[in-house]
Parts: sequence; C-alpha cells; structure tokens
Amino acid sequence: MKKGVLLVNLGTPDNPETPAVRRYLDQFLMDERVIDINAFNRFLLIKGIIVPFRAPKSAKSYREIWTEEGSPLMIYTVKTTELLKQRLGDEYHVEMAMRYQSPSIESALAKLRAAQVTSIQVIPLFPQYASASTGSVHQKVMEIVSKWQTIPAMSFVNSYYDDDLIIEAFAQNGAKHKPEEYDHVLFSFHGLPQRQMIKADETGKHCLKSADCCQTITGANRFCYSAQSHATARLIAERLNIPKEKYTLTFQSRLGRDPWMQPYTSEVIAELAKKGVKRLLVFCPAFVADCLETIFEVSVEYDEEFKHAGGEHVQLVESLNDSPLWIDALERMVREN
Ligand SMILES: C=CC1=C(C)c2cc3[nH]c(cc4nc(cc5[nH]c(cc1n2)c(C)c5CCC(=O)O)C(CCC(=O)O)=C4C)c(C)c3C=C
Ligand SMILES: [Fe+2]
Ligand SMILES: [Fe+2]
Repeated sequence: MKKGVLLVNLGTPDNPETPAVRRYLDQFLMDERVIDINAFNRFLLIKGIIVPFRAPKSAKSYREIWTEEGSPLMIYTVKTTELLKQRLGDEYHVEMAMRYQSPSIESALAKLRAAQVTSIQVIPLFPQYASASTGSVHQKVMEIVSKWQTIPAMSFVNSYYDDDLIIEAFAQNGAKHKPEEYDHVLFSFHGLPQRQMIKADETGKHCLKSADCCQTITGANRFCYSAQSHATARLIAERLNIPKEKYTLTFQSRLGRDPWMQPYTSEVIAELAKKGVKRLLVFCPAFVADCLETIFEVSVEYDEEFKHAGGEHVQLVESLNDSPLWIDALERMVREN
C-alpha cells in the first residue's frame, strides 16, 4: 500500500482567451479567503466590476506569456510533480492539483482514494503561509475529505519559508546573475490586503503595532505572510552576502483600492531609479514557479516602469521551476513527515 502526496498550486486559466480568463478570475476571486469581505459585497464587486473589466486585460497579458505547451505555471507544476514521483519511487502515489480551474483538487483526491493510499500529505506550493493561498487549499481539501466515509491519515504542510534547501535553491539561481554586479536587489513578494495581515495576528497586539513587527518571528506572527516573507528575504540575502543597505523587500500585484502590504514594488522601483539605480536584480520568492506575476509583471511591466523613471534594466531571478534543489526540498519534506 502506498502513501499519498498531493501538490497544490494556485491555478491558471485553461487558455489565454477572455472567456477562460473570466472563468478563472471568477472562481479565484469569489473565494471568501481571497476577497474576504461580506458575501453580498463580494458578489457585486467581483461579478459586477472586477471580473468584467479585468478579464480582457488579463487575457492580453496571459497571451504574452503563453507557450506552445501552455501556461508556464502549469508546465512547471507538472514537471515538478513528475520529478518528485521519480524521486519518491513506488512507496508513494503523487498527484497534482490546482486550487482554481484544472486539474481540480476533487479529481486529484479521487485518484488518491482510488489508489487506496494509507495517508495523504498535502503540500501547497507556496513557501509562505497566507489564508488566501495555503489556507484556502487546506480548507478545500478538508471540505472534500470530511465527506468521505473513511478518512486516511491526513497531514498539511503550513509553510517552508525558511527551509535551508529552498533558500539555497533561490540563492543559487540568484548567484548565476552575480548580484554584486547590480546596483540594488529587490525581494518582491506577491502582496495581500493589510486587513488579512492583521487578521493573522490572533493576539491583536502585535501586527503593525511597531515599525519592525515583521522583523522577527514570534508566537503572534508565526503565521504572518509578511513576517515569513521578511525571513525568506533575509536568509537569501545572508546566504549571498548581500548587505542590508543593498536590498529592499517589496510587495507586488495589488488589486483594488484597499491598502495592501507595503512598500509597493512599483513605487520602490520608481524611487530607486530616481536615486540613480540603473541595474536592478529582482527575486520573487513567494512563487515556486515562474508565472504571469514574474514573467510579465516583473520582467515586462516593472522593467518598463523602471526605464521610464530613469533606470536601465530589471533582471528577474528565475524561480525554482524544475531545479534539482527544489525537488530535493520536496522529497525531504515528504520523507520527513
Ligand atoms: C504567492 C501566493 C499568492 C497569494 C498569497 C495570492 C493572493 C492574491 N492574489 C490575488 C489576485 C490575483 N492574483 C493573480 C495571479 C496569481 N497569484 C498568484 C499567487 C498568489 N496570489 C500566482 C502564482 C498568480 C499567477 C497565476 C498564473 O496563471 O500565472 C491574479 C490573476 C492575474 C491578474 O489578473 O493579475 C489575480 C487577479 C488576490 C486578490 C490575492 C489575495 C487577496
Ligand atoms: Fe495572486
Ligand atoms: Fe508584522
């Protein structure tokens, strides 16, 4: 009998045309953990404003990154799954799913059930915990499995923001670009609304109560996406000997008008260019696979904004994708569970 492993990434549209992007955004943004406002307002905002306006614009961006094999996020997630299967051998049954669109978590769990696995280890493909990403995956898996007559031993990976192999994998990808030859380094993480950051502090006494609340991990902020992001950036910078004054942590991909985690990548890029920074190296360690947010938002949009403000070049550090160290990290996570 085999042990089950379920890798879950965010999801991507089935194709880069507006109807498919609309279906994707609709399912994604109607998730109560992603747009965490009351159900009626969420319905009006998403169905009435965000999806109709955003779908054609996002579809255009998706067409820029789409390859003959499909969406980069899907390609790398499939490759990662295949490589992990090879590493783990016959003792394990590995399946892959996407939180939104396909392949669904329902279908992957059905395959694990049909394979009569004795246990299921759920690994969301997000190094830092956020309710909107990891939490949503956990909730969806629990909703489905809780309806089964017999429930196997379940385990859920929360985060791996400080895993030494993950840090090494990002650092090695960065080292290829010789960070010492850049004027400045950014660690640009996917952002979240500030209210989601505050909700992660169950004590109500820590988050945003001091300017350095995210600089150390404590009981109150152990599940804070921002504090975990700061730890990831600090560890990569230390590993590459990048001095504190030469790097900045920022948050990208803001959606809507509410305040999100700060500082915003686009504002810092413009400020750096105005200060005379010409060459900028950008790590995106919230993503384990290159996707729209890295290939398009950083390499195309931020590069344009940076040049417009007087800079010369934004260089993206490629994500973990199918790198052997990333597979080493996953293999160890599974075997040590
Ligand atoms: C790192 C994990 C992610 C978190 C946390 C997250 C939160 C979050 N995202 C949105 C809105 C959008 N995100 C979009 C794309 C996107 N987001 C992530 C990861 C996280 N999001 C990835 C990997 C991707 C790329 C997917 C791909 O197909 O390549 C998009 C769609 C693109 C666009 O229209 O800009 C939206 C919208 C919110 C609102 C949110 C938390 C509140
Ligand atoms: Fe996102
Ligand atoms: Fe904080």
